[in-house]
Amino acid sequence: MDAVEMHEVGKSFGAVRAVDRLSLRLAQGQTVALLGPNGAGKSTAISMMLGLRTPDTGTVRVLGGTPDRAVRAGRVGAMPQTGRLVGGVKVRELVGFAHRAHAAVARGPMPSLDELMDLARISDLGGRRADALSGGQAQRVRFALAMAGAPDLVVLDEPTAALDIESRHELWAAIRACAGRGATVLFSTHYLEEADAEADRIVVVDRGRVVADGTSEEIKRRVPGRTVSIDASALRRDPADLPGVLSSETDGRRLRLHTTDADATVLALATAGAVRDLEVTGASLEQAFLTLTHTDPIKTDNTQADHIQADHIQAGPTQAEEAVR
Ligand SMILES: Nc1ncnc2c1ncn2[C@@H]1O[C@H](COP(=O)(O)OP(=O)(O)OP(=O)(O)O)[C@@H](O)[C@H]1O
Repeated sequence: MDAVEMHEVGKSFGAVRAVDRLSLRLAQGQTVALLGPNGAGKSTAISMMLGLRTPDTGTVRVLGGTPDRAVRAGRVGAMPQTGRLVGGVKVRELVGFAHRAHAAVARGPMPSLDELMDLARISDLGGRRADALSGGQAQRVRFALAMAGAPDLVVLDEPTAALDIESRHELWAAIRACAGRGATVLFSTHYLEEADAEADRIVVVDRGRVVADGTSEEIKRRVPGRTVSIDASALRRDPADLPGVLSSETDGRRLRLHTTDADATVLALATAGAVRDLEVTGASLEQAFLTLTHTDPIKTDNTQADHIQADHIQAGPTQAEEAVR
């Protein structure tokens, strides 16, 4: 049984086709990154996975049943991008409340409260006020709330947005630990390097459809061409005249040539005596992303932002957060 199975799902808002015959299967235990430009339909797809919206067409199954059933059974944990933690309670009280609420209806083994706090790396925050935490600490508490019912599927909307590097690492350690227990993790991110490093699989969505789906390496291979770079001072002729070269850019002392035929380009460079500090690389995930979502990477200079734009998935409060309210 798949964790998520979306088949030919469509959803429109008036004239806007937000999700367009989108099919997607997430096997249990996978960690999957969902990438896509603004308005690609990620939030809408996720909201249907969480049972917050109903598709116009197609079917969505989560853990073998309807999304609603899976969510009500506490088998889905969601961490929305926004939402503050409730005030006036200590972290351990808040997470303990969520943990008890889930334990009361749990059908399978649950981690103890201590284990949950440990998993989310918040054991040292138990006595702190939940509404007076740093961004990274608050995210880990929210992650603990999403994990309180030991869900089989965890949906994280930009879990590390606006966190500093250390907090990101801490949160990823917690997410990895939860994936290590067998949960399926779906996360959206605007940090492509995060998708590259953390996901078993990357799904790129554009205009409501899946445009690429595979490992990071597979997605990079979808983009033809190579980048040949050399020491910029080595070449004394116009790079545009070299065979295969589509475009070039200079970044400090490096000259980067985007080519459809790396062999011919390198050969011509060698003939011109310009092979100095040579490097040949394939597409980066960023180039692949930009190509797959119809932004020409060749025209993208190297100052292009490291990340794509943010999702704004409003998955709503987790059951635990709602219960605490
Ligand atoms: N409630 C709504 N009413 C009208 N249009 C909507 C609504 N929700 C989404 N849309 C539209 O549907 C399309 C897909 O939006 P969605 O939020 O799913 O994309 P996204 O990939 O999550 O984008 P972003 O990264 O900007 O959050 C967009 O054109 C958006 O404007």
